Amino acid sequence: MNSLIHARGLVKRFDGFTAVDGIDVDVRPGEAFGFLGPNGAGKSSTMRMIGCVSPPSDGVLRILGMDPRRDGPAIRARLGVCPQLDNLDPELTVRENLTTYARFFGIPRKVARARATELLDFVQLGERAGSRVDPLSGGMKRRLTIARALINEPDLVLLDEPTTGLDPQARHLVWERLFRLKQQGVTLVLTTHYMDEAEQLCDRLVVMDGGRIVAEGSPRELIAAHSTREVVELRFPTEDQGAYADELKGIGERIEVLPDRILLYVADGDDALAEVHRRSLTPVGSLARRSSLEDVFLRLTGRTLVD
Ligand SMILES: Nc1ncnc2c1ncn2[C@@H]1O[C@H](COP(=O)(O)OP(=O)(O)OP(=O)(O)O)[C@@H](O)[C@H]1O
Repeated sequence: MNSLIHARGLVKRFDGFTAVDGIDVDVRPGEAFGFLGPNGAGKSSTMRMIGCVSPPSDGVLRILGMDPRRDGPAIRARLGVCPQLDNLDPELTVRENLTTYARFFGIPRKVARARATELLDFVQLGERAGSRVDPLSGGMKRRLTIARALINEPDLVLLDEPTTGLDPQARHLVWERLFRLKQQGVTLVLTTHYMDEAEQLCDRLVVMDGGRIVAEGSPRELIAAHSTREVVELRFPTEDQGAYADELKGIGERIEVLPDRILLYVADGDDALAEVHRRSLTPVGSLARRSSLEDVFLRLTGRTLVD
């Protein structure tokens, strides 16, 4: 078995409620693997089991070839964990947040100091090394949490919603650093409910909904398997978009009626738009775009990711 994470029939229950409902996962060395799904899908519960902070209720789980029920400390020593909420120490400086954390791993002080300098440069916080954490922006705190997760030179880095709550510029900076880590061969496992994040970062991902995996593959494979090449979005000047669905029949392979727009799944967006106009339909808004993971999610669950 060459997987860094190997799960079969993995289950997490809370007082009779099943948050993770029998999932199978294999994460290979060097890949960036994602859990994509809306709030409540079971992503964090899965990550917490992988991070050895929450024991599985049932099923098989091996992390780095070890059993989290038995080998938690040995596994945690080789993991880097970036939790959903930054839990940095506001009393300490940026640098001290790294060097203090290094003590949990028994890293000698001198080594920890050198690594902290290197990591702060890596996340572009070198100039803030001596400042307190409080005045840092959300994006800086996130980058510091990522640096902290790397202090023990982990084999596997777990990132729970690495860019939730950040503005677009801060998100791109985090993505860029994670991309760099990926290039260095670090195995990344992340959760996200942003389809663009999954598309940008993940080599492979599973789509989760209601505690189950509903699809698995690379972003490209998922789109090829579950959507058309292009999508036309139309917005009509009415409360009920569905009133137009009949008149659009036959354009493309599939129609989805959402509360605020209609989606036509088509091979060629321009051709489809031309046909819409030929039928004398006059949407107030229209655009043709490539299919995305959002479309895959909608197809598989009947809901949008950000419902
Ligand atoms: N400690 C707990 N006790 C009871 N129920 C829980 C607990 N942790 C999670 N749950 C429930 O399990 C389900 C899955 O939650 P989880 O946090 O794993 O989802 P998620 O996909 O990570 O969503 P989010 O993006 O909101 O974190 C939710 O319905 C949640 O309310």
